[in-house]
Amino acid sequence: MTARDQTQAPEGQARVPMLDVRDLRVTYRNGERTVPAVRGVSFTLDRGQTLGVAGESGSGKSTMALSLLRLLAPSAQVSGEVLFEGEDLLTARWARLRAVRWSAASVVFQGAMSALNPVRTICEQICEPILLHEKIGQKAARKRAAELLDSVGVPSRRSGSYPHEFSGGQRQRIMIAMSLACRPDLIIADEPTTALDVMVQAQVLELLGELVRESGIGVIMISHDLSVLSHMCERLAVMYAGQIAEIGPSKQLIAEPRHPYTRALGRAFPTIGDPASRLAPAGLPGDPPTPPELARLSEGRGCAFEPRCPEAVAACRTETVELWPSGPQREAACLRVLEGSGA
Ligand SMILES: Nc1ncnc2c1ncn2[C@@H]1O[C@H](COP(=O)(O)OP(=O)(O)OP(=O)(O)O)[C@@H](O)[C@H]1O
Repeated sequence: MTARDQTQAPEGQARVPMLDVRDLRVTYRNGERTVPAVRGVSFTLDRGQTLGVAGESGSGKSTMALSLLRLLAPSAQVSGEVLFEGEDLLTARWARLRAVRWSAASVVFQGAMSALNPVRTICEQICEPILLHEKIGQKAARKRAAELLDSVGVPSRRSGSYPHEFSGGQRQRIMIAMSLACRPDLIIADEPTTALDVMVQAQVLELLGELVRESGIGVIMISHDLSVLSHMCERLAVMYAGQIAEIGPSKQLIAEPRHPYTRALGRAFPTIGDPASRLAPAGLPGDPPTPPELARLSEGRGCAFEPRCPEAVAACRTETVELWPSGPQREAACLRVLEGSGA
């Protein structure tokens, strides 16, 4: 699968993208149980670009994103390449990986309450990665923490308070401030606003959008909510059963979906904050594959979406499906795209 940035450097050599993910595969092994959660995902991302990752629950979004910085439990076996500025993070030494986390790439998790330490002040928590990764003193770190808090709309005079003293929206803003503490080049935001009510969700998203535009950070944002992603991200990857079903510019993907799964999602296209906006593809029979079905699929051929696909033909059961070009800067993993009828 490609989805590669073909931009050429002035000398005529291929430019190295900030992030180049190649054939990423993650399998959870718990005793006898095997779950191939991510099955060959490839994409690139540059500074200042925003990539939204959409998909139903269990499609492998979080597993894919967290594996980029090797943040998964040891039961997860990861293969492929995650080239960050040309260096493979999957094989990097732990010391190097620790240096990359926070300072070059950081994560905003869903549910800030569980991600923040309840017994430490927010100033201490924001200062921690700064002091760990940069050669600056306490005073300068505290000054930066205060600036960061102000920039996310949490008054810095409250920096001596503990997480429970803040509202859910404020805590999520504090998480965003923390993720920016070491001025990273990449932020991975995993459902950053899921737990928040509609108004606060819109505010936090607006804030995140502003920070991205101002700072030129690259962002991978995961959400169930297609409307949030299309609003926030210039490119969109739709995941199904651990693979990218379709990837391309958000507006085009939504206006003219090429993959039947994206079309089904589009029919259920919601508005921001609508509780019904959780991806529930309209008019599709059946359910996504279960872990045993995924394991069978990974060993054989055929399209994972075929059992639910209203446009499937016999070949969809037997042919290997991969991402094929489906338009300018677009790819879709559908045989019908090759025929032209999926387009
Ligand atoms: N620690 C784990 N051990 C075993 N299987 C896991 C583990 N974490 C996730 N899985 C399985 O991996 C698959 C992908 O899960 P993942 O959480 O990445 O999907 P997701 O698209 O992010 O879903 P959601 O939107 O619900 O968070 C699912 O089948 C899930 O049950």
